[in-house]
Formats: sequence, structure tokens, C-alpha cells
Amino acid sequence: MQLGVIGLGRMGQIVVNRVLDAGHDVVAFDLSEEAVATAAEAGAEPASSVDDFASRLDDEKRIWLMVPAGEAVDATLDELDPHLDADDVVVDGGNSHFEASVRRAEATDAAYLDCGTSGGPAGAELGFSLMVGGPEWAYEAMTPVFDAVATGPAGHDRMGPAGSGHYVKMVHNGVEYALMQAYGEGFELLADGRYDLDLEAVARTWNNGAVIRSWLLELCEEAFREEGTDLGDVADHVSGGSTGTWTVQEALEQEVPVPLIYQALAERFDSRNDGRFSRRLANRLRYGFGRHEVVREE
Ligand SMILES: NC(=O)C1=CN([C@@H]2O[C@H](COP(=O)(O)OP(=O)(O)OC[C@H]3O[C@@H](n4cnc5c(N)ncnc54)[C@H](O)[C@@H]3O)[C@@H](O)[C@H]2O)C=CC1
Ligand SMILES: O=C(CO)[C@H](O)[C@H](O)COP(=O)(O)O
Repeated sequence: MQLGVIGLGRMGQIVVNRVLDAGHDVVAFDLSEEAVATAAEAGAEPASSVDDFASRLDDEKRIWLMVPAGEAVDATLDELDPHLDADDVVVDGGNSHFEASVRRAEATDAAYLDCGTSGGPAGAELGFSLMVGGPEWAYEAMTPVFDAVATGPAGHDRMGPAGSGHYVKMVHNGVEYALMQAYGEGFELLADGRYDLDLEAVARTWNNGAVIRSWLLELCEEAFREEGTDLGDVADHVSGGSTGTWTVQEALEQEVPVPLIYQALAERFDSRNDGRFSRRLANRLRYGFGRHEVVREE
């Protein structure tokens, strides 16, 4: 089978490599010539533009987009659209908002599959977990590619109609935030608590048979091993947050309580503030009602 891949960054190169390793052909394009050259070295057929890319694909085009979510997806689809018809399949494997995916599925002539991709660059060896939404025939047509990119046949499934794949991935990321927060709080208590503990040893012990063992906990173990039990100079700053924000917005709309996911998201936002206004005001209000001393900045 032949697959065209657009977007050859951290994730796209893995898609290329895994599909090539499974014995399929790949045509590759990226705005970065360096990224195209890397894919070509791995065995992909390089393309120099979207038009050139489309001209190298078979009549029934099978395309995987792995560009950043948002404008890049729309820009790529705008350029691809004149080359697409109803026999073609386009997969968006990025972290797009599910409503954008529904809109794009309606707008294009091709069959559109929204594919939530989990595993990250670190999961390259094992393969990814793929959550796919869109027409059943298109999912079936892409099965050899999904088998190659995922951990295998059990690593992907069709979640439902257009949007459902990215919807499930959005919630997956919300769960990811809450799990990270829970591990973070537990290790913070251990770090600041009564015993002088080696947190790498704690994580390793937990990872061997404990109820709370997981890949994220293995990554905690790795972090303590590589950064030290006090995390060295790793800053109190967490970036990102779009998928968690969408999860909380959707939970509010559906009136489903997700306090843990919200709290984890709020902690991220809080990590980017040097001095929280609300806490400074609380500091001053305690003086207002109780004549408690105001703690002043040095
Ligand atoms: N890195 C991760 O852990 C994961 C990322 N994702 C999602 O996968 C998608 C890609 O992520 P990464 O590979 O990490 O990003 P990246 O930034 O490493 O790579 C993106 C690539 O797309 C190319 N690109 C941007 N606009 C383009 C355009 N209009 N036409 C052609 N190429 C274009 C860039 O040159 C770059 O090579 C994003 O939606 C991301 O949210 C999903 C799961 C995990
Ligand atoms: O989807 C992912 C993991 O599952 C990606 O790593 C994503 O980039 C995480 O972004 P954010 O931290 O902003 O949610």
C-alpha cells in the first residue's frame, strides 16, 4: 500500500518509519526541506510541494496529516482539496479539536478520518494507540496503515462517526493531566514529608507490581533518575494546556463534573504566574478583617 504523509516533525517521522518498516511505500512532504530529507533518507519518496505530493500518489489517495493542530491543518487541506475526490482518504493524526474535525469532514470531498494519537515520540518503538472517527469504509481501507502505526491491530479502533476520534483523544488528555497531577502531589508529599526518601527507588518499587504502576509512573522514575530526586533545576512551570482546556469546556457544556481534570489544568495555569493576585488579595484581606500582619514582598 502507498501512504502520503504531510508533516514530518517528531510524530510524522515516526509514522513514516513505522509504515516503511511494515513494507509499505511512503510519499513525504513538509514545509521544512530538512524534514523531507530525513524522511527520504529513511526510504520515503520526497515531495517538494503539496501539488508535487498529490501528483506522486496513486489514484485512490491515502494521506496522513501530522501537522500542528489548527491553521496548519486547514492550510494543508485547502491546498490538497483540488486533488481530492470521494475515493480518497485523509487522516488527521494530530490533536485537532473534534468540532474542527467535523467541519473539515463535511467540507472535503474525500473521506476524512480524525485520529487521536497517543504514545508520543517516546512510544515510537512500541507503536501508538489510535482512536479513529469517521466513515467505516475509510477506516477499513486504512487498516494496514493503522496496524503499522499503532502497537498492532489491538492498538487502534474506530470510535464512531466524524469527530469521535479526536473527542476520545481530548478526554484521554484530560485524564493524562489528572494522573500527572496525582503523581505530582504524591511525590511532593514524599519529597517534603517525614522521611529522607530516594524518589527514584520509590517509583521503581511502585512500578513493580503496585496498584498505581503505569507508563507515566515509569516516566516519573526516569525523571528522578535523570534529574535527581529533587528534580534539580527543572522549573516550576508547565506549558501546553489546550486539550485539557477543551476537556473542561466540554464537561461544563455536558454538565459532567470533572474536578480533578480542572484542578490539574488550573495548576498548569498557576505555574505560569509569578505572584497570584488572588493570594495577594487574600493576604491583604486577612489584615482587613483580622488585623493579621500583611506579608510584604522583600
Ligand atoms: N509530540 C507529541 O507528544 C504528540 C503530538 N501530537 C500531535 O501531533 C501533531 C504533530 O505534532 P509534532 O510532530 O509533535 O509536531 P512538530 O512540531 O514536531 O512537527 C510538525 C511538523 O509539521 C510541519 N508543518 C507545519 N505546518 C505545515 C504545513 N502547512 N505543511 C506541511 N508541513 C507543515 C512542520 O514543519 C513540522 O515538521 C500535533 O497536532 C500534535 O498535537 C499527538 C500526540 C502526541
Ligand atoms: O497529546 C499529547 C500527549 O497525549 C501531546 O504530548 C500533546 O502535545 C500534549 O499537549 P498539552 O500538554 O498541551 O495537552
